[in-house]
Amino acid sequence: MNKDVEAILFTEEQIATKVKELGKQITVDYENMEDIIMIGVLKGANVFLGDLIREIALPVYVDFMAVSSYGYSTQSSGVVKIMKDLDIEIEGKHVIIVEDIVDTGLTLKYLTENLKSRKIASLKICALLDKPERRKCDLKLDYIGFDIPDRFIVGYGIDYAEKYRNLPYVAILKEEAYQ
Ligand SMILES: O=P(O)(O)OC[C@H]1O[C@H](OP(=O)(O)OP(=O)(O)O)[C@H](O)[C@@H]1O
Ligand code: HPA
Ligand SMILES: [Mg+2]
Repeated sequence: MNKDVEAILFTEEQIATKVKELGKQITVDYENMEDIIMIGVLKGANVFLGDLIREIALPVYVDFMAVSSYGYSTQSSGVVKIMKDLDIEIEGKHVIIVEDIVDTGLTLKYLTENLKSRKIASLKICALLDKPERRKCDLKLDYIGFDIPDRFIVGYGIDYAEKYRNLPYVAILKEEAYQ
């Protein structure tokens, strides 16, 4: 285990099982639809998206957006800015936003409002981790992997100050690692 990790919340195996379930559910729900696009929110969702799309037995487009609100802090700045927009045209497409973690919800609130204004056919959100205690806005999540406690999380794509993204598990970071 990494020396800065307090506890492992979800192992590689538990995550893989959950990602398979989510992929199956999305496959069933979108079976008769065309023009599905999965949008990963960089950088954190990169690992989850990579695993999830291979569990979806339908043709899907894949694209990424980069927005950053945390930077080198454990607190959301509350200001969300688009650093990279989509490459693929999404008008008329069924959009699934893929997020690693929903905390205050401010990132997704901003993104959903932004994408809804682009004449898309539908919009759903798929998040691996949900920290409901911290929510600062009203947000409907359509697919959720796991609920997590109000602790700072790292691993499986999720960082603190750009570190720990390559841990294969989801873990609670020791407070001394960021204090
Ligand atoms: O619900 P919220 O409070 O808005 O927090 C969730 C967002 O914060 C993290 O991104 P971050 O800004 O750290 O960028 P990163 O994915 O590049 O690490 C995470 O990956 C989510 O996108
Ligand atoms: O718990 C977290 N860990 C890392 N990044 C985050 N962004 C929002 N919440 C978190
Ligand atoms: Mg981050």
